[in-house]
Amino acid sequence: MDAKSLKIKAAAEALTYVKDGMRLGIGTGSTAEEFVRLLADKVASGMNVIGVPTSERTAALCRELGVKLSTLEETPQLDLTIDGADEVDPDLTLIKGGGGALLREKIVAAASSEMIVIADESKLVNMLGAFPLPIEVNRFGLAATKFAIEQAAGKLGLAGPVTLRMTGDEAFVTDGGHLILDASFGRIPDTRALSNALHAIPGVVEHGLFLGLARVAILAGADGVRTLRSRASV
Ligand SMILES: O=C(CO)[C@H](O)[C@H](O)COP(=O)(O)O
Repeated sequence: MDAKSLKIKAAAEALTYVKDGMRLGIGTGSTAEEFVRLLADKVASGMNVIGVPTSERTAALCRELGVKLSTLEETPQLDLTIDGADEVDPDLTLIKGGGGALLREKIVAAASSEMIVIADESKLVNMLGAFPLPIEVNRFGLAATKFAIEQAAGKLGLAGPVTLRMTGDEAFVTDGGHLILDASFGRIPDTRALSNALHAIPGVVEHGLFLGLARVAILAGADGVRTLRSRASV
């Protein structure tokens, strides 16, 4: 089965968790976009939901397909967020931000009672870190922030290239106007320690490690769709 079909299968399973009247956080990326398309079909046939998008890209797709949008200002508490991921470990700790939307994605997920991750099963790993960790940083002091990240990682026994994300010849700029450093540290045995260390650096706006946010992961593979639940899930 091709990758797009797997994404659609995971998205379709996630849609079964969506109930009429829900306030939804809507993720970013190719898998989240498949979810938006299926959600829009439900909306067209009468389902009433309101969505808070995690990026301008997702907002544009929702508008195009007729999914009603809100903001966290108007709707500060959400029932459910559905989003993709770059890596998922068995505890449902995630690496996100491959699409550059990690800050809004984390804010939206944290404002939701539940977060469901949707992905093809290639995203499931025993230990996070093969996918470079996206770190959103302020433009001011970029070199100093990069140095501080490398130093903090080194203290945890982590090393590897930390590179500025580019779009062609220009630095990639997030919806919030920040930059992204992609940190290729390799395997990250202690995600909590790295998260704390990164949060202690003033120029770091947010990082792509999502700890304790996802309760359910829906993973589609050639043999079908698997649902993993975190120990904290009900
Ligand atoms: O974190 C993300 C965007 O910031 C995406 O959820 C992640 O990159 C997965 O994307 P895709 O579904 O296209 O593989």
